[in-house]
Amino acid sequence: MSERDGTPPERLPVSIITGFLGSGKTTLLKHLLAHPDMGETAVVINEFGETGLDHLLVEKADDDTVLLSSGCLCCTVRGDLIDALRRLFRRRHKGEIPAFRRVVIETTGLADPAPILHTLMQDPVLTAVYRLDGIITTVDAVNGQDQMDRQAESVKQVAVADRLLLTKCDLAGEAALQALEARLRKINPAAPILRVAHGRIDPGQLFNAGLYNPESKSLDVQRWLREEAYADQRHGHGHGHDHGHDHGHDHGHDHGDDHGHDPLDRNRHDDHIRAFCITRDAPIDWQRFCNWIDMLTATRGAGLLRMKGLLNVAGEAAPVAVHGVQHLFHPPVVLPAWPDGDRRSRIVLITRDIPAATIEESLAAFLGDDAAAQPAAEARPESPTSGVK
Ligand SMILES: Nc1nc2c(ncn2[C@@H]2O[C@H](COP(=O)(O)OP(=O)(O)OP(=O)(O)O)[C@@H](O)[C@H]2O)c(=O)[nH]1
Repeated sequence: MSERDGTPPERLPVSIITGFLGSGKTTLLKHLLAHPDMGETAVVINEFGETGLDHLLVEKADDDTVLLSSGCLCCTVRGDLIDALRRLFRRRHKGEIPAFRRVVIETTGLADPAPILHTLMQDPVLTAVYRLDGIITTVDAVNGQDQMDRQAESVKQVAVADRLLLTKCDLAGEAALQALEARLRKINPAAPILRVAHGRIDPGQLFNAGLYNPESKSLDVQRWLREEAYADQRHGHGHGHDHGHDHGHDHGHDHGDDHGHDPLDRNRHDDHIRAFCITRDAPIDWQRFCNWIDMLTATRGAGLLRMKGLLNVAGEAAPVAVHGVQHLFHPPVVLPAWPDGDRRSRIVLITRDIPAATIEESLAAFLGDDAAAQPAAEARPESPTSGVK
């Protein structure tokens, strides 16, 4: 069976836990690994040194892999993540380690999650056996504002998240929590924000964020795309709630609004981030779309933090899901059917230093909305099933 008929192959879901230094990733992981639903999980800790999980360990499976009391596997990667993930799968296949059904990767606090996503999307062996479920980003309720003011990486971690976890909520007041949530919502309108103290959260709230929904055993595009969140964001602008993420042009200044945060620091890094949704009523020519993606990834790849799309491709009866991170795109997935009567193509984007207007104008030019500006067509895959780069 294949994703074409709506029954995705049994690839193992991979979730990435990222978040700034000290924001509570290990605390979260400790709590999660003690949960009965997490028993068939392999945890990969992508850093040097102490993991902080030692007290949970009961058995050493080999030099780098340990079995936790909950039945989870845990390995610390000192070298290549690709090798570690390949090795885990090979040993699972041979029966040398328990047949885990999920992988969780904890990154170091300073990590940019993009290279890990690239690893998962690019390596042919890994893409055959694993699929990205989602990115969980922890944000410290006490220090998060300051970290985002100072560190562009922490804003990027928020921008690419599928789930945002507000940690240390026991230490922050309601007003501070709401101010932080408002800021996170502007950077990343679609990711649900979950409040947590001491890592206590039901794993069900964090996992299964991908296109494939294991509960319904089907592809769940609405839950995955969440385009309505971007519509709310657009609506919010002009009513005093939203500043600077949906304009299609650069402001380069700060509005110094609400919540009592220092107006000089606030949004310095956030102002580089745009979150928006582009729609098209008419069916899209697949080759032209691929040419556009090629151009965009080649020229602006670094700023394309995340892109998800549901496309009405000319000649295809069913919609096509596309997903990209910076200069890499997943192979497109032809879905079994349209989820409802809305047949528009919808592309949601989170960009850094790329205004929405730049993206919209280039898409219009490549799709031939403006015939005069249309670039010459190159030889590209005939249909989505023959693959995007
Ligand atoms: N009060 C309180 N303390 C917390 C909470 N979550 C984490 N901490 C504490 O914050 C500190 C950092 O937490 P960690 O879980 O180690 O954070 P981390 O993100 O794994 O840190 P790095 O690996 O250094 O990036 C520890 O002392 C935790 O005990 C929480 O919800 N409430």
